[in-house]
Amino acid sequence: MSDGYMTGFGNHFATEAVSGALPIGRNSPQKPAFGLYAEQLSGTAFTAPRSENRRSWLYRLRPSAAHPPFTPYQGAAHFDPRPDSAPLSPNRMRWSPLAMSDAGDVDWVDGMTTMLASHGAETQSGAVVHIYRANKDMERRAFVSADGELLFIPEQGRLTLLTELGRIDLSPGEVAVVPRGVRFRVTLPDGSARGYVAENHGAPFRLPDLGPIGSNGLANPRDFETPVAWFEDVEGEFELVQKYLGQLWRTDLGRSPLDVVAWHGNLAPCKYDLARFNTIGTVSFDHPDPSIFTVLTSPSDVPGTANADFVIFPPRWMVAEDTFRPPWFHRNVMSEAMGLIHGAYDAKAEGFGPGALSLHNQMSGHGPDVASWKGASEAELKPHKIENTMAFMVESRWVFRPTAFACTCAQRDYDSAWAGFPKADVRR
Ligand SMILES: O=C(O)Cc1cc(O)ccc1O
Ligand SMILES: [Fe+2]
Repeated sequence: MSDGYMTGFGNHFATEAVSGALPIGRNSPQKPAFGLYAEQLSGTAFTAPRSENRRSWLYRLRPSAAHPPFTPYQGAAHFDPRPDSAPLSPNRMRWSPLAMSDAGDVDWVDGMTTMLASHGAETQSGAVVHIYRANKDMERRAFVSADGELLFIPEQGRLTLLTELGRIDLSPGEVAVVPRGVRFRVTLPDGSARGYVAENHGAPFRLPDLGPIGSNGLANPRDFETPVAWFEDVEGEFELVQKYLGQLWRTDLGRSPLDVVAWHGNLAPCKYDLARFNTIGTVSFDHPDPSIFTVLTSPSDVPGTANADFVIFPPRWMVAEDTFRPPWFHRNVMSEAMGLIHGAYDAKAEGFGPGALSLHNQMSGHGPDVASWKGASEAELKPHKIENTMAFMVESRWVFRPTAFACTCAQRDYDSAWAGFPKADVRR
C-alpha cells in the first residue's frame, strides 16, 4: 500500500478514517458505530454474476437521501451531451486545444465542455468525451453523474478529486476512474487545469483479458490505487450538481456529501499511472493492432466488440524490420476519438498538439498524414525509441456525434492531412 491508497483493481477493500467506524462481519447493524448511517451503493444490478458484481457499503454522517428536490442547473453552458441536430456527416474531424483564456472564471463543473457523444445515457451504452478547463476550486459544491463512470485524463495541471470514498491526487500522465453515482469535488493544486473526461454509459471499465499474452502485461492490477476513507465534516451551504440523462440538476444539501467515514466493497474510485503500462509490441515485423495498448475496456453484449476501450500510445521502442512503423492507413468498423496528453503523435506531424481531439468514425479512411507517411517510408529502420509522447484513444462500437458546440470550432481543413499523396506507379 502506498501512502493514502490501497492497491489492486476491483479488489474488495475495507477502510475507515475513524477507528471502529467500519462494522465487522455485517453490513447493516441495527446501530452502526457513532450513529453513522449505513448505505449501499451499487454499480451493477444486485443479481449481476459475482464476477461482474460491484457494490460498496458506505458509513456516513447523514444518509445521502436527505436532500430537497432537484431543480434544473443553469450553469455549465457547454456541459451538454446533446448532439448537433444536423445529420451526422461521415467527415473526419479534428479540434485544436480549447484555449484556457476562453474558459472564463470557472470551476471543473462549469468548465466542462462536451465534445462527442454516442447516444443518450438512458440506453445504458455508449460514451461521451468532454474536455474540462478550470481555474478555480469547487468550493461548497459537489458533482455526481448518474449517467456513467468518469475517466479523468488530465493534460495540464494537477487535480485533487475529493470523493465520497477518498481523496485522489492526480497529475497529467495519470488517469482516474470515478464510478457512476459517486459524489466528488475537484480542487486545483496548480490553480488551473485542462484535460479530458470520458464518460462511460455502458458496462463498467475493467482490465482486458490478456489471451496469449499470459498472466502479466499491459496495465497490471497491482498498479491501480484506490484511496483510503477520508471525509469532510462541513455544515452549511453546499450545492450538489447531478448529471441525469444528459441534463444537469442541482439541489442544496446544507452539508458536504463527502461525509463517508468508512466504507468497504469493490465499487470505488481508483487511479493509474500510465507510465506503469507494460507496453507490448512487435519484435519482428508489422505494426500490431492498437488493441495491444488497451488499458481498460467496457465490453458490450457482442464478444470482443467494446462499448468503449481506453487505449494509450505510450513511449516505446520501435524495432520492426521491413515495416512501415507508424499506424497504417485503415478504415475501422469501430469509431475512434483521440486526444494527446503530451508530446507528439507518430501518425500526425501537424495539427494534433497536446489538448487536441480528433474523430474518425466508423469506416472513415485515415492514418498517417502526408508528412508522417513520407518520413516513416524513408526512415532508416534502426531501433528507435519514441519518447515524449502519450496519445490516447476512446474506441467504440458506436459512432460519436459532435455536439453543437464542437461543430462551431472544428479545424476547417482536416482533410488536407491526406491530400497530395503521390500516385503509385505500377509501370515502374
Ligand atoms: O488512427 C489512429 O491513429 C489510432 C490507431 C493507431 C494504431 O497504431 C493503429 C490503428 C489505429 O486506429
Ligand atoms: Fe485509427
